[in-house]
This record gives sequence, structure tokens and C-alpha cells, in this order.
Amino acid sequence: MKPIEIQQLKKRFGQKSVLDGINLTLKPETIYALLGRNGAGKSTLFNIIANRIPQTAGTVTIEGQPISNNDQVLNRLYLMSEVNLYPPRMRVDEVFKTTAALYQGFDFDFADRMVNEFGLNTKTRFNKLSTGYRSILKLIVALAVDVDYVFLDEPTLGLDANHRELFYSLLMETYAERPRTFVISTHLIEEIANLVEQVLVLENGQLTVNDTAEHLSQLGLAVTGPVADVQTYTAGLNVIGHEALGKLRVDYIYGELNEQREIPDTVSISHLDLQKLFIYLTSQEVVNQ
Ligand SMILES: Nc1ncnc2c1ncn2[C@@H]1O[C@H](COP(=O)(O)OP(=O)(O)OP(=O)(O)O)[C@@H](O)[C@H]1O
Repeated sequence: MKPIEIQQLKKRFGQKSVLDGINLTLKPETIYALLGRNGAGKSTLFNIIANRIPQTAGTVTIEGQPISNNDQVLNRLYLMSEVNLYPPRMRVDEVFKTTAALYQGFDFDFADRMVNEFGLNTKTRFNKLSTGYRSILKLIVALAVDVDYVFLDEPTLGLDANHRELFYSLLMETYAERPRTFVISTHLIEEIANLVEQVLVLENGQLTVNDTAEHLSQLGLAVTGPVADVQTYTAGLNVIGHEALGKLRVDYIYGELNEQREIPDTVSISHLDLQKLFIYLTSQEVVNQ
């Protein structure tokens, strides 16, 4: 499968601009996190890629061919979202059969495994499933369809902590067996930090971060120490936030340190976790020293 190329993608709802010129290449066999505050446009981006809604401008292509209205290409990608695609009275086993008729190569063995691991009753009708089990059913379908790009919009909505763990481990298992691209939109960043290779951040209609998780974790640093020492040390660096801890201060840095500048003995430097880095990268306030 070739990469999905997104160029100058724009989406307006009436007067409101939601996506304002997104340029992005989604590579095959890669796990992405798509992050962004509420209303940043994550679902909108997914819906355009999966041809559920039209864009206002720009293109989404594979090998130069637009994805929209290209059934052959659309069959190679799957979007799991909060939208319920199934008739309310359809049973779980019927959902699998219907999906298998639409998507070739539905992995019934893996679906059965997931059904057993999650304790889902396949005779239950969709409208009788709890919120969590509706998500579980959709996740089973998303992991069992044989496609090259899987978009998961808030996949663990309503799942308890044990089921979230189980889902992540099954995701990694299927990814190892049959590598394909997963793009996961979530607010529970720390939970997926270990499985994600590439991080995308949407903010104010733009893609503000497109970097490897590894590189990001090197760029996010916390500088802790007495107020004056910290401020002197971080002057001129890219400070994205700070916190006061009594007489101590923590400055959060995104970017390289100044190698010419000696780190004072009173100051310690540690890596920021992805969740915290994201919070500061997408906070509305402009932080000045
Ligand atoms: N059909 C629509 N009509 C009008 N406005 C819409 C429509 N769909 C989305 N929007 C608006 O577009 C913006 C982006 O919404 P979207 O659902 O894509 O954000 P999101 O990043 O997925 O948010 P969340 O994290 O809260 O799920 C929001 O301001 C939303 O109100």
C-alpha cells in the first residue's frame, strides 16, 4: 500500500474554519496518535479521509488518485468512530457477517478471540449493548477488517481500565502479525504513548506537530530548581509553560537546550511525559518568562 497524501486540506462549516491547510503524508505500517483539544478538528479530518464528508478545498490522494469516490481505495481503509453504523436490532454475529460481506478478508478467528477475551455475547442486539460494549464491538470490527489504514476516533470511549489495557495489547498483537497503519485519536495520551511511533497535533486548524514519539520525548524537558536559577538558565529557550512549587520553579521546555550554557548545580533536568508535553503545547495562553 502506498502513502496517503493530504495537501492543503481545508474545511469550513459555514463561517467557521476548522481545518486551514493541512499537509500530511500518512505512511504505511505506522502507528500514529492524532492529538488535539476538544473541537480541534480530529473527527473532521478522519471523516474527510474516509469520504464521509466533503472537504472545502485541498486533496486526499493515494498514488495521485483522489480517495473520494474511489471504492477500490476506500475499501482499503476503515474508520471507527462514535457514529453507529448498524441497525439497532442487528445482532453482534450479524454485524460481523455484514462487515465481512463489505470488506474482503474479515478475520473471523481474530474477531472470535476478541469476543472471548472481552466477554461479548454475539447473540446480543446492538441496541441492547452497553456504551462500553458498543465500543468493544466496533473495535473488534476495526481490528478484524483486512485493510491497510485503520482510523480509530476515540477508540476506548466507555471502556474500563482493564478493557483498555486488553484492547491495546490486542492492537499490538495484530499489528505485529499484520502490520498496517493505525491513526488513533485520543485524549488518553499516556495510555498509548508506548505504542505510538508518530505523533500529530492539530491546533487552530493547522498541524502543529508531526514528529516521532521518540524525538518528541527528547525535546520535552522539565527544568527544576530555585526560581532565579531556573529563569537564568532557561532565558532564551523555548519555554512552553511553568509551575511554581513553593520556592522552586519548573520551566517546561520544548526544543534544544543551549549547549554553551552550563547547567547550575541547583538545577535538575528531566524528560516530560507525552501527556504533559501535549497539555503545554496546546495550551491557549502564551507563556512569557
Ligand atoms: N456537521 C457540522 N456542522 C457544523 N460544525 C461542525 C460539524 N462537525 C463539526 N463541527 C465543528 O467543527 C469543529 C471540530 O469538530 P471535531 O468534531 O472535528 O473536533 P474534534 O477534534 O474531533 O473534537 P473532540 O476531541 O471534542 O471530539 C468543532 O467546532 C465542531 O463544532
